[in-house]
Parts: sequence; structure tokens; C-alpha cells
Amino acid sequence: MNLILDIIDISTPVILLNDIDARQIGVLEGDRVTITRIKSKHTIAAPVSITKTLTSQGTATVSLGTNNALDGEKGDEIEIRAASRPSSIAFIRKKMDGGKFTREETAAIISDMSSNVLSPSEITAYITAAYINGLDMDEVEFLTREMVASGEQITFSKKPVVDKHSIGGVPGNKITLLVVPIIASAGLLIPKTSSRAITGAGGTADLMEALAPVAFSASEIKTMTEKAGGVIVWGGSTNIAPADDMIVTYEYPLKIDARGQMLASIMAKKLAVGSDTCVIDIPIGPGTKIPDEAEGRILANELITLGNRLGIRVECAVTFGGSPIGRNIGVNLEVSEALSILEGKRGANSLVQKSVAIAGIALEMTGKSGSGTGSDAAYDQIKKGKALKKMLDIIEIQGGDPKVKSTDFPVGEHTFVVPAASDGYVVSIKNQALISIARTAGSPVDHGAGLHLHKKPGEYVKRGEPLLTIYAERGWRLTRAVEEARTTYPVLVEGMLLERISSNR
Ligand SMILES: O=P(O)(O)OC[C@H]1O[C@H](OP(=O)(O)O)[C@H](O)[C@@H]1O
Ligand SMILES: Nc1ccnc(=O)[nH]1
Repeated sequence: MNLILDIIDISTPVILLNDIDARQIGVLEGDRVTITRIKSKHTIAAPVSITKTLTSQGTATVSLGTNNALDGEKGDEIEIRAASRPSSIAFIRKKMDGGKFTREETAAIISDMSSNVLSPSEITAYITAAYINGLDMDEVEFLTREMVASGEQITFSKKPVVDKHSIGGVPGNKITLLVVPIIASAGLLIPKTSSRAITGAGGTADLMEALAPVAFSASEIKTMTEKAGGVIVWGGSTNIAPADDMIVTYEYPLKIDARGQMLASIMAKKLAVGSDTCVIDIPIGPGTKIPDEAEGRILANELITLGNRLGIRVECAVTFGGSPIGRNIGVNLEVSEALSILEGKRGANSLVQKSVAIAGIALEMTGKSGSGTGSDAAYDQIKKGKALKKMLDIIEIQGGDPKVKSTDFPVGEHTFVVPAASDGYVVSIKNQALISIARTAGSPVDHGAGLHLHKKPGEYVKRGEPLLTIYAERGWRLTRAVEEARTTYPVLVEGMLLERISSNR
């Protein structure tokens, strides 16, 4: 049936059909149709949503998410036909039943995902099936290569091309804002692509966005890296492994990072930007993605094996993730904390030591520093102000303000101080509770939202002294975050009364 195209500004891939037209085409809610733009003969597929009022008879309203693939204009004539179910759904079902994906099946899933043929519930089913039944190394390699093939690739003529990545999972992990300028200031190329928050309250792409734009094409990333030595950009921005970003989008609300997808997500971004030397941070501990050192070693071997298969030299650093890195969680708070260290101010040991350790490994891997001297050399780049200067160059080349200072990042005006309920040493911190409070307060969308930890494990606190301060840009968000802090006890002080339980009678 031929209809007239209208476009609605929502991102979810969908086509809205009037119920009378839908009946004539023979489709029900959630069924798929093919849409052919008569003028260009270009055909795509999309899931249907049926309406009596939003779209009148004779019109088909597609979301921006769908129109990106169709490339249509309001008023175009389009032909709509009921489509058969994509074959990738059968492959997803195979994984639900514990089967193994072939390269062709992986390619079909990634292609259907990238071209919006799969609906959000089907993508979620794919991630969930892989989360539960896992992917073996062949399947991970297929996925990585298909993710790369779904977008553009960069090659540099100068070698080495260095990279770093963290598997995430530990709150406050802003080290990329220090590691990249350290490495670039040592004269190495580092085209760093990051995801937004996956399980956390602020991913590196979210943090960097407070300093400069992060969405660039592959050729812009190449040119900027060649000029400044490094960049910190959003991997899902344009066309660097776009299928990876779709997976991350559907993982975020579930607060999961499926193992096979995580390996592919990280390594696809490395392969796409042409890096040959990579250090990967694996934070371990309670409330992180990896519970202990033994599991950290297994993951490290998987990343190294995958790197070998892709021609990337990988070293992993298993790091302590049992409590936050630094003391701030949330976009502006983290950016400010990272910049203040680059500016030479005193800062949290956990942040400085971890950053120079990771940067040091990269310096040693590339021969810039001798064995065992990398972290001192990395620290020197901070102390001599070279890392700060490089970070400002990176900010400038990405279109941010090169005069920015650590004090330029406002926190939300709504604040609440959580006091210690008793005297004692802080014995532990619940990462997941802190992440959840920061997300509830508005992070990463509200840049001023988040929290500051006054006390970390091993530190003494007196009753009534602040344990943490919560910041929000909106009063209602602060109220909800405070309610959460009251029930989850994110910072545990020894001897603290956690709960009173009495008989119901
Ligand atoms: O939200 P969770 O799952 O904690 O972690 C995701 C973060 O971890 C990685 O950090 P980086 O790019 O190595 O700095 C990703 O790119 C992303 O920013
Ligand atoms: N799944 C992922 C974990 C960490 N970083 C990523 O880019 N992707």
C-alpha cells in the first residue's frame, strides 16, 4: 500500500500506522513492515505501532531513528508491505536454548540491529540470552569483527598507536582524563574512544562532554589525534562500531554488562581506531563487575587472547575496585577532581596512583620507559605540567575551552550531607549503592549531580561528622537520592546500627 511519509522526532525505531491502514496491510502491533521510498527505491524495515489518532489514514509516521536509515523527507510517497520476520530472530532463539553463533549468524544479528530491523525487545532478548548462556572466544571474535565492520575504521601511518580502556564497574573511575594526556604528552598517539555510562553513574564520554564535544566522525578523530597526539571521544558518536553503542544503550537500564559483549565492545573500539598496543584496567572487588582476583585473571587472559586474534598487543592491570576511585562521583564533580590533579593540586591517592600505574604500563609497553620505571615517568608528566598542557590541547582541538580550570564545574544547588550515625572507622563502602544514589540524584544527565565521599575505608569518623554529600540540580531528585541513602547505608562505620527488627505483633 502507498502512503505519505511524515516524520516524528523520537529516536526509537518505529513506524506509526493508522489502524485502518494497518488492517489493510495486514499487520498488528509489533509486526514488521518494509518501507520503500518510491523516489529512491531505497527499502528498510521497521516495527509497527498502531494508532487511531496520532497518524491519519493515508499517512505513515516514521521516527527519526527509522528515517535515519530511510533518508526520506516529509511528504515523500512510500510503499509499505508486511515483512517476514528477520532470520536473526531464529539465531537469537538458538542462543536462548544454549546454542553457539556462527560468524554468519553474528553478522546477520549485527546487521539487523544496525539497520533497525530488530526491535528493542529483540535486542534485549539477544543481550539477555548471551548474558545467561555466554559467548565463547570464537563467538566473541566474530562479534568484535562484525561490530567493527558495522562502522568506519581508522589507520594511522605512524606507529605505535596506543590505547587504554577500563572494563568499568567501579564508581568515580575518571582516570582516562589523566591517562590519555599523560600518554599523549610523552609523544605517543592515543585516539581514545569511550562509552557513556553502562553500569555506572558517568562514563568517560559523559565526563569528557563537560569539557568539549565528543561526537566526531572517524576522519575527524584521525586528524585531531595526528595534531594533538590524543583525543577522548565518544565511541558511539558517529560511525565507530555503532552496533556497540546500541548494545550499551539496552544494557544501561538493566545495569548489566554481558561478558562476551563487553569483551567485543572494548576490543572493537580498539580495532576500529587502529590501535596496536593497549592496556586494559580490570577493577575487581565487591560491587564491581569482577568479584575477585581469580576471575580478574581469567578475564585478563580472555582480553589478551582476543587481542592476539585481532593483532593488538594487550596487557591488563587488575586493580582494586572495592571502593570508589578518588572521592567524587558524577560528571562535574569527577571532571573537577581529575583536572585539579593535572593542575598539580593534592588529590586522592587512589586516583593519582591508579592513573600513573596504567599510563606507566603503556609507556613501558611502547619502550618510552624502561621496565619498572613507567609509573614514575607518568607521574613526572603530571608534576612538570606536561599532562595538563596536553589535556588543554585535547580540549581545544575537540572544540572546548582551553582555559578551563578545575574550579569551573558547578555542583547542583540542592545538597544533603549524610552524617555518621556513630563514632568509628569506616569499614566498607557499597559501590552499587553509591552508583545508584548518584544516578537517582541525576547523574550523568545532570552534570551537577553526584556525590562527594568525605570518608573512605580505614578513615575514622566521629558521630555527626559528614560521611558523604549528595548534590542534585533538582529538589525532587535530591529527595529521592536522600531516601535511597537512608535505606541502603552506602558507607558502613564499624558498630553502626543497620536495622531494628521487631516482632509484628
Ligand atoms: O559505566 P561502567 O560500566 O562503570 O563503565 C563504563 C565506562 O568504562 C569505560 O571507561 P574508559 O573509556 O576506559 O575510561 C567505558 O568507555 C565507559 O566510559
Ligand atoms: N561494555 C563495555 C565496558 C567498558 N567499556 C566499554 O566500552 N564497553
